[in-house]
Amino acid sequence: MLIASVTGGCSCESLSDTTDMMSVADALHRALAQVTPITDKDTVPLADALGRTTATTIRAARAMPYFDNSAMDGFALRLADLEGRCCLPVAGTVAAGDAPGVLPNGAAMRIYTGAPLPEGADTVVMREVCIDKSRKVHVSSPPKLGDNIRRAGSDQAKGEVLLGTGVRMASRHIGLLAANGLRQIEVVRRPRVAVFSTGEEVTTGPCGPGQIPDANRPLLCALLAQHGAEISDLGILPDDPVASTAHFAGLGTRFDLIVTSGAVSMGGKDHIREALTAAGGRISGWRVAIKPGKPVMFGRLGNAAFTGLPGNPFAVYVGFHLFVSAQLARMTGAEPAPFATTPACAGFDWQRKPGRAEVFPVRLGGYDAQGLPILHRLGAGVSATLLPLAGADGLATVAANISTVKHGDRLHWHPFHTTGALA
Ligand SMILES: Nc1nc2c(c(=O)[nH]1)N[C@H]1C(S)=C(S)[C@@H](COP(=O)(O)OP(=O)(O)OC[C@H]3O[C@@H](n4cnc5c(N)ncnc54)[C@H](O)[C@@H]3O)O[C@H]1N2
Ligand code: MOO
Repeated sequence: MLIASVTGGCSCESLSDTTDMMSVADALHRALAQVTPITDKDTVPLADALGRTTATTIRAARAMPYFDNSAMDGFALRLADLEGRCCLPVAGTVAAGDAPGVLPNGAAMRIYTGAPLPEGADTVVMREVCIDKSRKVHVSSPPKLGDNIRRAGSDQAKGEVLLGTGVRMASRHIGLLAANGLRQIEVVRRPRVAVFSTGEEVTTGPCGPGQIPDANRPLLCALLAQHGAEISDLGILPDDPVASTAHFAGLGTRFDLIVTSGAVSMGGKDHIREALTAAGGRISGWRVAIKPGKPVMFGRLGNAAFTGLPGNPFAVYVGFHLFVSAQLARMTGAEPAPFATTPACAGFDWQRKPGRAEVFPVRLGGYDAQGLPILHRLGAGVSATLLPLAGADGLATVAANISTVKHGDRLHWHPFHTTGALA
């Protein structure tokens, strides 16, 4: 049985408490609608460009390779000079870094990989098929014209597009541009993100009775750093709408995104909605048919998008990957990466309550006969713990309408080796 992906699955709900919830796909749409793309640009040295997003089309400053050069260690020669013979005198050696020389008529030159092809040479014979007799070379296997030569401009033409706009710079992009001699690029300004935790029970100091350490801000700051944000850690909001309203005042002009965790559910102290509204913000969406993370809230405050994640740490992690990372991508002009697109199959049986799509930690257990990854479900669906997640190889999803998962059922997963990887 194929289990539809978390964003693409059937959105019918079987429980009354899910009828006023958005589907995950609708929620993503709503989350992205809050975002204003950043138009400011920074010029950065290539060495500082990892994780930044290109703001312009980047073109080759020069044709690549820069000059005709040898792809192998061996001997450069004029193929016609080998006609009727297999031995040529060696007129010298040309190494990488040498200025291009000239090949004398009827001779070969010892050449090393990357060295400029001597003028007049049209073929390079690999060292392995030559007998190097110091002053002459014996070619034991006849080469073809043009063998082992990297021609100038054969890889990239001058002016050719190397990267488009909206590319999140990974190591391979940095290498590509460096090879072309580019030293700095224009990138989109980093998204400025304000982060708050909430709750009287949450503390960064020693825990008194009823208090717990703040897990969500360190978690969110780490996730935001991985996604290239400029982070302002603004501390812990008390369970007091008036105080939180005062904290929110003015943030809408300083930030592109405000992310809070906690105080978005139904409890008497869940005051984020009230505080945001009192600060002049508006809520455009609340409650998503997703487990964990149901009470997530989307809105705006001034020019900033506002995303209120639930307090449970695993709900924060999932909410970040489903919604916040997509918001950051949209802000910087990159295409939001779809979540959990890799096909896999279940290595477990599971009876679950339908109504909300579910995201859960999984461990890779091997591969089935078709090569599909077999996933084992970790944890017991508790959103207050990060322990199963910490030992997981990724997150898998089931759609809202699914009540039974059996061994071999198709799943979609989000392997961590590709999560935010700047490959
Ligand atoms: N009657 C209902 N109660 C709850 C519902 C509901 O629909 N009806 N939803 C539940 C779900 S699902 C979630 S998720 C939570 C989310 O509630 P809040 O977003 O209001 O979050 P809090 O109540 O403030 O906190 C929940 C939980 O997380 C702990 N927490 C909060 N912040 C942090 C932090 N920075 N670091 C570590 N842990 C944190 C907090 O102590 C609570 O245990 O609501 C359910 N309730
Ligand atoms: O959404 Mo909550 O995070 O299920 O506990």
